[in-house]
Amino acid sequence: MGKLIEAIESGLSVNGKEILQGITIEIEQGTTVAVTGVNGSGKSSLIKLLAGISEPQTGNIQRYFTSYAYVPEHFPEHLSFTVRNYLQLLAEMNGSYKEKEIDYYTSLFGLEPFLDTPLKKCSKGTKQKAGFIQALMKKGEVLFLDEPFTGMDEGTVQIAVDLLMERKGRKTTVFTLHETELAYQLATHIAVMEEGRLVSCLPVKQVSRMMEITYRMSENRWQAVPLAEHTYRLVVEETESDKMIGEILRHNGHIIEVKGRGER
Ligand SMILES: Nc1ncnc2c1ncn2[C@@H]1O[C@H](COP(=O)(O)OP(=O)(O)OP(=O)(O)O)[C@@H](O)[C@H]1O
Repeated sequence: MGKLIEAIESGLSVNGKEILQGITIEIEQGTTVAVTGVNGSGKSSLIKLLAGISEPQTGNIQRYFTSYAYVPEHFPEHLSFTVRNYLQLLAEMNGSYKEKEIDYYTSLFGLEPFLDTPLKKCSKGTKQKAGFIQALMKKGEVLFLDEPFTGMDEGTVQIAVDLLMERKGRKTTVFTLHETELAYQLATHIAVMEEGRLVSCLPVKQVSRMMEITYRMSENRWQAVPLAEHTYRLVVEETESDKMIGEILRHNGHIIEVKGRGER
């Protein structure tokens, strides 16, 4: 297994606003990274940075892959192509046109009734399925998915989950997801974004042993993540958490919350 992406202290600003700060991450071939975090924490921006859709203004990033597929959170509006033409065109562009493969995926996702419907007239879920299928058919070295299950009904989510489970541990995938439980099922690594910073990116097994300590203190002694004025968060191994809490109290800090990393 080799490194496919390496970002060092990468930062990105748009119109003078810092969107990503100090992003340092390594993504190994064959890993599945779930990027989690609250709305606006920078998950989509991180995916675009990793894919090369945007470039950092500070720090640097090396991408060692030659091809990728990307599914945005929102499928482009106003596309006049029919579902069939869209899938055929993209498959042809990738040099991997296989009618049977299109048939297989459209049947799996129940898209047959909509094959001749222009995308702009399709529901959000139908468009999402078409985006998902074209990305799978592309067979890029890395698959980037931004909230892949947006707009999908329960049955469709299960089909998409099964397809992603087949890739797990074999084909490199990076996706954003709100549902923490699903992220833990699908991913080998969990990345956590907070206010444009990557707080951690750890193997799932390790994350379940990590504790988050949120506390108030007059100064930031341990390079904790600042949440608000005098309010910080530290992520430590479960075995270290009592010792850390002791340190915080010794420095006149106040504990606000202590919880397991996987708890939401
Ligand atoms: N092109 C842009 N211009 C200005 N601000 C932007 C742009 N793209 C992102 N932002 C801002 O950067 C921050 C992070 O946005 P981003 O979409 O990456 O977050 P997110 O975690 O994916 O959010 P969500 O869960 O709502 O999809 C937000 O405050 C957003 O408003």
